[in-house]
Amino acid sequence: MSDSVNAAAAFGGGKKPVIRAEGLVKRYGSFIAVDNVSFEVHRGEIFGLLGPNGAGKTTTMEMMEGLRRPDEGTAIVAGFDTQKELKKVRQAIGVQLQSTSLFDLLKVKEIVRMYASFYPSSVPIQPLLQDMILEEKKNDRVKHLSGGQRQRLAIALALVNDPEVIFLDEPTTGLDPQARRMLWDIILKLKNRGKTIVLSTHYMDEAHILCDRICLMDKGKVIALDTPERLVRSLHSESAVEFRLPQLERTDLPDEERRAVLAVLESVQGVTGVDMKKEVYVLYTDRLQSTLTDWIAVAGARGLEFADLRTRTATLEDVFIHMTGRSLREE
Ligand SMILES: Nc1ncnc2c1ncn2[C@@H]1O[C@H](COP(=O)(O)OP(=O)(O)OP(=O)(O)O)[C@@H](O)[C@H]1O
Repeated sequence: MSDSVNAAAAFGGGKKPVIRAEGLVKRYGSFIAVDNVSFEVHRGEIFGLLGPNGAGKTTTMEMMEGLRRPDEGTAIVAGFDTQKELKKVRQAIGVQLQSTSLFDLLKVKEIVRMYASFYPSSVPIQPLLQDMILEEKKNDRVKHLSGGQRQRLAIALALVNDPEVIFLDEPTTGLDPQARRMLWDIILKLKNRGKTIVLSTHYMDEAHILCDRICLMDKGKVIALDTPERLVRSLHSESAVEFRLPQLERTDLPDEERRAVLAVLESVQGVTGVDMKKEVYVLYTDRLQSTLTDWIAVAGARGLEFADLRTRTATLEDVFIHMTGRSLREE
């Protein structure tokens, strides 16, 4: 874990952890996919692993689930060591499988019954299907379900053994907005029932809405860990002012001219940071009104014509860009 990570936020806070990951490392040849990752997950929280593709979220999850052996470090889940007491870990957790690995030809109720038969005890199937809004689909074959219904079925299967801890790996990837929101409601309901949920995602809005705490990952490392609110506050910039400068949108623009513009932007009143993404300039500020007023005056005085000006509140995406210089989203 990097030094910048708030140790108090990563560990303890006085609460009893349900998961304790300590110094997890996973290597593939000389490539380090997960690099000394440590954190605790508290009982009853939704804990998010947020990062771009390839950040190491899935590998970290799989080491906690006991599906992948760490090269170094330990993961204790529900009181059991994933490397020494895997059977007990399996009883205590539910893992949402990627829906592509479901048996397409089985009916919904058949596959749920089959999964239930793997465990010594299981929850009643009818209410489980109702909770996952699949009651009407119970006699349909899996191959006829929509993307959202398949994801809800994958979560139902993760819940058949009434687990204490649920792992959801990118549960809403590829879903339309309505299906995503339906899944968010289901995940929040599970939390309200006292379940501990570990969720990986590369959607910052999803992480912000669902997660009590977020572990921000990049290139196998934890780069920040805190509540969404505190992560955004750590930017010391509540607002972002965005605009384009069409005059400067030339590929042959000399570097010194680009640097000179950035220096001008940094000198605008109240600006705490400047980023540039594609053609869009972003000014971060805690004093939106002074920054806007001064920017308009500075732009006028320097003959800089701006376009598509807009203001917005800062987000987790900004935190990620600020820390890594890159965006969470794939370009
Ligand atoms: N079996 C493997 N052999 C070699 N490299 C691997 C293997 N599994 C994962 N990796 C690499 O490890 C890195 C982390 O992968 P991981 O799947 O954990 O990332 P992720 O954050 O979950 O990303 P995604 O959202 O794409 O799943 C990636 O660069 C990936 O290519």
